[in-house]
Amino acid sequence: MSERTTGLRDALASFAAADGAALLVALDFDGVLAPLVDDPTTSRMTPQVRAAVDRLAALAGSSDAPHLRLAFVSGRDLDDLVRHADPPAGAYLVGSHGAQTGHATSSGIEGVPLELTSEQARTLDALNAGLAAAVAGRDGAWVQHKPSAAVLHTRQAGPVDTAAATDAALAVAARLGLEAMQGKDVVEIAVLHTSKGIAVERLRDVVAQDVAGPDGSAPPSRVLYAGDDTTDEKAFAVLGPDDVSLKVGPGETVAAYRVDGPAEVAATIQHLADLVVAGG
Ligand SMILES: O=P(O)(O)OC[C@H]1O[C@H](O[C@H]2O[C@H](CO)[C@@H](O)[C@H](O)[C@H]2O)[C@H](O)[C@@H](O)[C@@H]1O
Repeated sequence: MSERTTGLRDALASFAAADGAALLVALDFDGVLAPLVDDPTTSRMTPQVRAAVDRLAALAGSSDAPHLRLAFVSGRDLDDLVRHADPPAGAYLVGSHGAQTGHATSSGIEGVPLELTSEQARTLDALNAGLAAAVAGRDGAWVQHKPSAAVLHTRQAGPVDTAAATDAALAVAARLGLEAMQGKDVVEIAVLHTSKGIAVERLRDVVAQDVAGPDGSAPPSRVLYAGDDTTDEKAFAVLGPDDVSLKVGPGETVAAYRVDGPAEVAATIQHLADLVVAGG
């Protein structure tokens, strides 16, 4: 970590203090653990990130860090996230920006089934049809399908096709009365109301209950959240003064700290693991 991240070091030291608080480290996937690429099916954590994440996961819940838990919070749907992140046992999982939840265990993934009402299913069909029309004839623009959403991807499209497909996608969302989330070269439209902020608030409660004492009383909690995209701003916004919000890469943010990319995320996680082992 560089001189520039001195404030972050202090924040990590306070975060890791061994004072009995529940500690949640919640990490976004694309752009944070895995560098951005043109084809989302080829995304992988870098070897440095993989090593750092696996080290933190091994510490979580161990005698060195009984109150620490790890979570992946992604816009990817749960199956897609599991395929690409290969989450270590013990990790909490959030997919589809909060619409899906799960838990990685030593015997596999326990996912909470996502069920749409028949009206939501009909809306999803209409959304898929509308986005198919939005990309028709637009070079490099394509649609990704999720259980409760559809995503327009324009990373490989030129500026004219990007603008036309984006306008068309936003018009589809407006016609169907759905909210559109604009991320990095994507427009995501979901038939359920969800956000990473809601997901992180839920996870905070789950983790506090998970590390509750024998009398069942949940301890205070602290959350470290790292994200790179506009959709992560909703998660940063629900964090408080004892939490750590970490923006990865350029762009406006409400996060308190910033690092450049996955290599610095790996260094941050390794530093946090050192602090946890040292007892805060
Ligand atoms: O919340 P995340 O884990 O960051 O997921 C957000 C979206 O990530 C993926 O798209 C982004 O990464 C792609 C691969 O690097 C890139 O091609 C695309 O331009 C990025 O927006 C994923 O495909 C989406 O479904 C996620 O919602």
